[in-house]
Amino acid sequence: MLRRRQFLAASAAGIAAAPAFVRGQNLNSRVQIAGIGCDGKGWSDIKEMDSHAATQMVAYCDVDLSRTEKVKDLTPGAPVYQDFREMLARHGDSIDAVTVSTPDHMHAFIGLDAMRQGKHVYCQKPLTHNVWEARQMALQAKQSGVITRLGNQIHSHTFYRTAVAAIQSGVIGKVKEVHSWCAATGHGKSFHISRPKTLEDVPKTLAWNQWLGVAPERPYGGWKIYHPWGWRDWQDFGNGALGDFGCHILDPVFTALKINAAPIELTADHTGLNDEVWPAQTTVKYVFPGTDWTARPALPITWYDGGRLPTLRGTDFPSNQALPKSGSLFVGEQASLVLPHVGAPFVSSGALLDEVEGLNHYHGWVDGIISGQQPSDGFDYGGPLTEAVLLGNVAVRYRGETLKWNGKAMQFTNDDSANAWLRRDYRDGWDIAAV
Ligand SMILES: NC(=O)C1=CN([C@@H]2O[C@H](COP(=O)(O)OP(=O)(O)OC[C@H]3O[C@@H](n4cnc5c(N)ncnc54)[C@H](OP(=O)(O)O)[C@@H]3O)[C@@H](O)[C@H]2O)C=CC1
Ligand SMILES: O=C1CO[C@H](CO)[C@@H](O)[C@@H]1O
Repeated sequence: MLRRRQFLAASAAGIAAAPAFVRGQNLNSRVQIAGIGCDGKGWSDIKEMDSHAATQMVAYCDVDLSRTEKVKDLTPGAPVYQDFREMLARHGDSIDAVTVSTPDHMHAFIGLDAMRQGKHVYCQKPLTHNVWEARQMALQAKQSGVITRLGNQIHSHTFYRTAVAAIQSGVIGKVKEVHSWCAATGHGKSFHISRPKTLEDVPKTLAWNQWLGVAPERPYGGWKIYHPWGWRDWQDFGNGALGDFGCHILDPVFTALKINAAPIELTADHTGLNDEVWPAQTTVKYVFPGTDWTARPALPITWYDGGRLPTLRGTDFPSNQALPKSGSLFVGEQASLVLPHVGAPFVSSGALLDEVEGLNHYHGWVDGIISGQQPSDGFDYGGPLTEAVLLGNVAVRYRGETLKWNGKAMQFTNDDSANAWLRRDYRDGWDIAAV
């Protein structure tokens, strides 16, 4: 007799062949989900998945047990672990899918392990902490035949969907260049640029070794220095403002222009980098191969953060046009479009845009698991998007130098030393095997 886990794994393997409604009728129960990372964004991911009529949250994992009270209330009696490996080993048979909402440095370690065990994965953005890991996640998703989705929920928001449809309808003509920016600074979350000198005791509820995971050992710094929240600033755990917002803000650029190739080259400028945190302000000039939606064979996309903004030169917006704090400017052959980060898009010509309805991003993943249809931003999309974002932070280490990139070979071709930054050294016992 097939056990439940084998049944769903077999279903996943047969996804392409099986008509959606037959699989749907044959599902013997609701989609059973485990939440990994239970507070912060994890809590919102878990609540959203729980609110789907065809799901059941069955287990939880968080390295800090003091942050699991909400999930205990949500699903009384569900087992709660501090190590996701133990959770999957003990309850794997009843877990179909997982949400991964931990700090970025652990996304690949957890996501790859879950996919290797046949679990569908919803993973927070950026998909991973380095370029090599993003490539592995996309390869593993394909090999495992599981349904995946990047946690960039604004992808499904009415504003982003409206802008994508408008650009693809030709309202601004073919696109000549794109500028994307974000107000957040590269190291403004922890209030530190070097490791704290005074050390606090690790709270009793926190498994610090598990929190560090793949990253090199260092002492627990104190509340919000690394965990929770502050980790974004630190090179060992996060990727600064570009890593934090790139997958949100560049997502409609990739979707609207159907960018499915890696950048050809990139050049970064910034306000200064030490060995610990990301620069306060960064600009990265990318060049991508053109697509059917671009005016020329190459498309420049420039990223700005920490309060840096593009100019409106070359657009027909008035020079005093206010720009949102974060967003994108698409410069087209006929007009330009500004898409604020979570705001209504507007066009320099004043054309009114047809509103496209928003969708529930989280439920879209669950629906994909049930129907066998991969949602629009699975790891085949989120992997390359994350690679492009994180390449920007490799370029940051070579300020002013134009790095040439061969995406297929996953290699910089004009400066071999830059290739060392594509992946990290993993801590003993926390290695990630290549797919
Ligand atoms: N899509 C969106 O709009 C948003 C996305 N995010 C993304 O969500 C992720 C989490 O960010 P955020 O919630 O702010 O981070 P936090 O540091 O606030 O919370 C992360 C949670 O994961 C737990 N955790 C850490 N490591 C592990 C592990 N190895 N296994 C299980 N649980 C673990 C943390 O426990 P502990 O208390 O010990 O840290 C905490 O409960 C990031 O990738 C971030 O980029 C964040 C905000 C919004
Ligand atoms: O959208 C978001 C809101 O801000 C958070 C903190 O910078 C981000 O991590 C997140 O992705």
